[in-house]
Amino acid sequence: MLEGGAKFPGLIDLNKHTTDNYYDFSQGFYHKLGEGTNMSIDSMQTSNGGGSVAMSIDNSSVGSNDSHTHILNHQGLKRRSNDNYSVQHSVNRRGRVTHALSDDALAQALMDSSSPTEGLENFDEWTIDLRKLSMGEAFAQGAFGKLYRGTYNGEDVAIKILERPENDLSKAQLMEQQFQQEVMMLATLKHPNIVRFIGACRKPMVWCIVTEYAKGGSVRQFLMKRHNRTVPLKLAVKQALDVARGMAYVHGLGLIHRDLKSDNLLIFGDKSIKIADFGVARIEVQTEGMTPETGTYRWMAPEMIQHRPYTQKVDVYSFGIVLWELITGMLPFQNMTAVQAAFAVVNKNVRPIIPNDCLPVLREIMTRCWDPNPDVRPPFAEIVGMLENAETEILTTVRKARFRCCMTQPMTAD
Ligand SMILES: Nc1ncnc2c1ncn2[C@@H]1O[C@H](COP(=O)(O)OP(=O)(O)OP(=O)(O)O)[C@@H](O)[C@H]1O
Repeated sequence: MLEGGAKFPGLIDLNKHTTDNYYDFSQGFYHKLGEGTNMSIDSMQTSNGGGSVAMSIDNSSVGSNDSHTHILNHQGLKRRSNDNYSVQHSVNRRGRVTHALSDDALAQALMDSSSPTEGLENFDEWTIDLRKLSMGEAFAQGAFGKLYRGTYNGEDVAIKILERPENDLSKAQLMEQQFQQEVMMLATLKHPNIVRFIGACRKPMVWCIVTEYAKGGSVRQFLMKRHNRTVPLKLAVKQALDVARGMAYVHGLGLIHRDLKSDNLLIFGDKSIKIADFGVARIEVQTEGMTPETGTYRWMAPEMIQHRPYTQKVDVYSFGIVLWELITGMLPFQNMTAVQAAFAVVNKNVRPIIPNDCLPVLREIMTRCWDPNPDVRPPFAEIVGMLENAETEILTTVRKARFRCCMTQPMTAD
């Protein structure tokens, strides 16, 4: 998902509200079915060793829920009217890539059986059979593509459609690279905490990537729905462990995610978390500087913001911020725009405030993860161990508390 606020430095502020339009294309004309709502985020305090930083209001726009679903399958257009999507339509249109085609035109370009389906270079076995795909409604807008819900072979899936820009060769190359990157990564990564790849395909106008569908949406959506209420600690630590295990696997393969954030962490039916969005992931290259569009500032390591060389440790930094989000339930640097947050992180060494009652082991993980010196940040294998200790400590404390409770309130025989 796209982050509110401009990318730092010197990029245009695209932070404006838009509405999400859902069209009933089975009627042969556009009919607006839903409209986005805007959500304002109030200010909070951040720390800089006791000092405070400038505050401003950051706005996020979230989509509205709509019970209408439209299914478009390969044979033609069909309407399915009584479905309820469990995930809100969260379409933040502050994109770097503007989409010329509307939601339905994009979907139609993909499902058009008269245009040829091109094979996937080196990954032909992953080419999806469009006859088995049913398209549902668009439910999210990423930086590089629009997300639709649908089914493949009867299984619920998320379909990311990327539009091939017609008259902009450099943009087309960037998106082609993004597409190939994501397919290559997803086809390689197999882990219980990494979103499962189902397949991909290319058409003359569009590319698509199909993955298993996460019913619970993203961690960010989940936290927003809870209105900043904290997540039960046991669950927060369990979910953090899921992320850390997935990332230990990614790093074990010598890869960097580069865009680890709560928008890219998906919640499944059993509350487990899987990491998604490998569009900007890379094989680790020590000397590389980041491109300004990569990642999102609230979660971004200082060396990446500053375009300095970076390593896998940028993901560890981002994980520290995600852990803080899970523990507090809040958006990091909520009182600042993304650019202000980037400035504060780099120039004032500002980090989110850790609650006073935080378990020492969790405090230690966060502070080490977001240390300005990447070498101080622990590897994910170590983070997994520390979180496992935290999990045990929480379970023991709960058991002790329950025991104490039973002793002070002994059961009475009526
Ligand atoms: N498999 C899925 N199931 C449910 N929701 C998903 C799934 N994949 C992605 N999403 C939702 O769609 C949003 C955008 O997806 P994704 O991050 O893949 O797009 P993107 O174009 O790469 O965006 P960005 O680079 O801004 O993160 C995610 O933040 C998440 O909320």
